[in-house]
Amino acid sequence: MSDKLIIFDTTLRDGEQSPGASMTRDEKLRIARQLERLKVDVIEAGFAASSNGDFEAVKAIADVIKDSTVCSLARANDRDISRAAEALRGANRARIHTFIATSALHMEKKLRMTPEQVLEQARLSVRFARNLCADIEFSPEDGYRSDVDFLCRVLEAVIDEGATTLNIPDTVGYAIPELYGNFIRTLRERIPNSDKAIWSVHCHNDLGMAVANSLAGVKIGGARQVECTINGLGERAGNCSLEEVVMAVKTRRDYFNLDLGIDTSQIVPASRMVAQTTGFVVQPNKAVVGANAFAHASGIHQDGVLKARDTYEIMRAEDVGWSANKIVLGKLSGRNAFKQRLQDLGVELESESELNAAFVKFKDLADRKSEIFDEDIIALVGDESVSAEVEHYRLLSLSQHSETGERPGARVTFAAGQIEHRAVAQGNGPVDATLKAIESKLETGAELLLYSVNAITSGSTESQGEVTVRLQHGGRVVNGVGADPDIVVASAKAYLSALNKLHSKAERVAAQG
Ligand SMILES: CC(=O)SCCNC(=O)CCNC(=O)[C@H](O)C(C)(C)COP(=O)(O)OP(=O)(O)OC[C@H]1O[C@@H](n2cnc3c(N)ncnc32)[C@H](O)[C@@H]1OP(=O)(O)O
Ligand SMILES: CC(C)C(=O)C(=O)O
Repeated sequence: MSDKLIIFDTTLRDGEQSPGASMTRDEKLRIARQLERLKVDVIEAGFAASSNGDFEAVKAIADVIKDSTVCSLARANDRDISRAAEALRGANRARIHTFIATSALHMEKKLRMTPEQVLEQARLSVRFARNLCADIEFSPEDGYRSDVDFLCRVLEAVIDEGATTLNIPDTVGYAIPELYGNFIRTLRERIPNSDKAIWSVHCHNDLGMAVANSLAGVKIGGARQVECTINGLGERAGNCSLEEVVMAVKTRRDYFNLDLGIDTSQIVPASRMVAQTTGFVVQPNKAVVGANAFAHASGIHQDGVLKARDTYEIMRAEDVGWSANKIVLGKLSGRNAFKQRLQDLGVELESESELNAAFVKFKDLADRKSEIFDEDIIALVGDESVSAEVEHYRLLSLSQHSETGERPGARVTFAAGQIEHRAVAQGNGPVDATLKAIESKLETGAELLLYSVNAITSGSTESQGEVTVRLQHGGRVVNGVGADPDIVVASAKAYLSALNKLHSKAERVAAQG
């Protein structure tokens, strides 16, 4: 017999506690609608008492979300709890989540309260909240580092006051899976009225174990709610990631034997929305939602996946919202993947020896070019030279001017194939002016998703600057990298390198007239 695992999403509350991830009311509302499409059971919409803006965000979400329960966090005091109740008034299903720290460290140093005072405040707050809302979650903050006897007294008391969910946070990500699982089990076994509440886990990722700890809390401890965030966003190193925990439980149903209400095909759209809204880009090798999570670049894997995809895939890309898995052709690819791509492109070669000859040319090109486009392959089998096209856009010279009180300007000369462009523009800064100058000639309309600068040598001011830009155009996202001691020059190189990747054969032909 299986039972249900409740997915409590806290992207809009703990996720927003990531430095730099603050969201407006409308952004939160948009994400909440996506979380509802994802069918999460509970959406923690914010901390209503923290600001008027967050109060309005929680209220707006409570007013429109119908299927998921909408929750607000509140400290264990009447003011915070009343504010949460007020914001949640319009909700179809509302939950107040109140918390107070129970570890000796937090009680003494932060709250400056005795354990008996904390126990009393927890009890009174849950009683107060329960009079305003039927669904009450209580969290002993820093619960995992709390004295177990004291924690049992607090939890028993709040259950008696009507708490319906008990959430045991590993607030600072200190737990180890087996120990955390046993900790939850001990609490459940020792508290006489423990079965009156649903047990929940809330793990932080300071040691990279948030997902593992949460799953141990479920498997060993018997928790039936997991608190998590899209892309693992959250305070410091983040929270347990929703996509990982959900796909672990779904993929290993043989082990967990739990039902989920989640529509997993909405995972990738949710991940993209959160990344775009917060500007926290998902690393390519991130499980489930990273760009490479279902991409195969090496010949032996590609061959296996083409013969039977489960040789190297434990989940289907389509099941989490990708359109398909990917075979990325490059220098590590083999003959079978190359042959399959030719077939997909409708290219028919007459003989095995023709295929072999094309494959040799392909490998040679792949050694010189990191990404091989379909147009490159078509050119290659058509015996066209593609090597000259590898660097279609090239920076020839650059000068820029910036002076206090004046609008910076840049003069850029660059080649697009055989054509030399001279472009001049002004911008908010010298980099902005440079990129605007290039765009003034090319008018690609590519959207700049990311711009970052790193020092790649000693870290002193004499270092080489390495600039990365990420562009999006026509459904493709590409990175360009450029290095130079002058970061404006590095920026121009990075931008042109990204444009080279976006540049398709059709555009090349058009540009060459
Ligand atoms: C582990 C977690 O993630 S907990 C959630 C963390 N999230 C946030 O803090 C985001 C929202 N927070 C805020 O906007 C503000 O901190 C507010 C509005 C809640 C409080 O602001 P302020 O009144 O200015 O207090 P400030 O933040 O400086 O200090 C926190 C106060 O709350 C007390 N406090 C902390 N936790 C609790 C609690 N669970 N229950 C009751 N009181 C608490 C602290 O002891 C401190 O009290 P003091 O002012 O008497 O020393
Ligand atoms: C408020 C609680 C659940 C929390 O976020 C934590 O302890 O990390």
